[in-house]
Amino acid sequence: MGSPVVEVRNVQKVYGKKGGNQFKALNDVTFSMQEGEFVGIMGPSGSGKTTLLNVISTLDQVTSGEIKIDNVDITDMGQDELSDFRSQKLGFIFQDFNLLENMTIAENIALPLYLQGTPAKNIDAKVVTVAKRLGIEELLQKYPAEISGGQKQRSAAARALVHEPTVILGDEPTGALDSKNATSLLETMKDLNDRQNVSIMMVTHDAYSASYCQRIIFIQDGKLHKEIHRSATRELFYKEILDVLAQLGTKNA
Ligand SMILES: Nc1ncnc2c1ncn2[C@@H]1O[C@H](COP(=O)(O)OP(=O)(O)OP(=O)(O)O)[C@@H](O)[C@H]1O
Repeated sequence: MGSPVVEVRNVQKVYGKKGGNQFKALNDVTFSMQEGEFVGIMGPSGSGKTTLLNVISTLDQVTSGEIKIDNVDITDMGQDELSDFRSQKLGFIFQDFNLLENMTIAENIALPLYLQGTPAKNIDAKVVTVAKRLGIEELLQKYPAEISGGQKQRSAAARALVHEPTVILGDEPTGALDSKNATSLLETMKDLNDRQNVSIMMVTHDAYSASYCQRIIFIQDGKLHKEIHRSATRELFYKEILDVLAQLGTKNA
């Protein structure tokens, strides 16, 4: 196992203003993710999963505590520095694909490269390489409205990967997909993780999606509840995940 790529220390997140209606969504959360890991974050609705992903992804700020990505503390960076950091180090896959409708798939995939300042002459080759890896090279000149949900999700995955980020963060990446497309995306993510050592952190409600991870961190009421590691087959891990979800009293399994 490599060095830690994400380190979360004593993180608290309180929504609302002092003296007003406050809500502690994360309460003293500490864990780390090693380079090359595929980690799932699970827990009941409202337990703080998206909040956790948002503070790690620099989209929201912690109230206290520290988060390091690739050994850099992101909790005391200014907005400009953060957006540079985000565009260099992070790739995002969300449930609603966030593809821009008036751009072709190729242009959508190229966005992180433009944000990073990649020279224009290098962009096409990078886009084609990642599109081939995800089996969407035939779609590059189409617009999002012209392709299926699964193809959109693979295009979004290509955009998350094209700039070779340190970490890919996913919030319910399979949430909008049917089971065939969900499996295809999960296989793709697992393959990237296995073969290219891409570190992935994914929030999911779904035990089947989570069973592709190596480790699941369960949170409840903003606190770490438990973590489990995959030791044998995916099928056995799936059953273990269902058991923990049953203990947590969720009905999502
Ligand atoms: N902007 C906000 N202001 C106030 N409270 C918030 C805000 N965003 C989230 N919360 C509260 O913080 C808690 C954690 O929310 P979060 O979205 O992280 O949960 P989650 O585990 O991702 O839930 P779900 O599985 O339903 O998406 C919830 O109780 C939610 O109501």
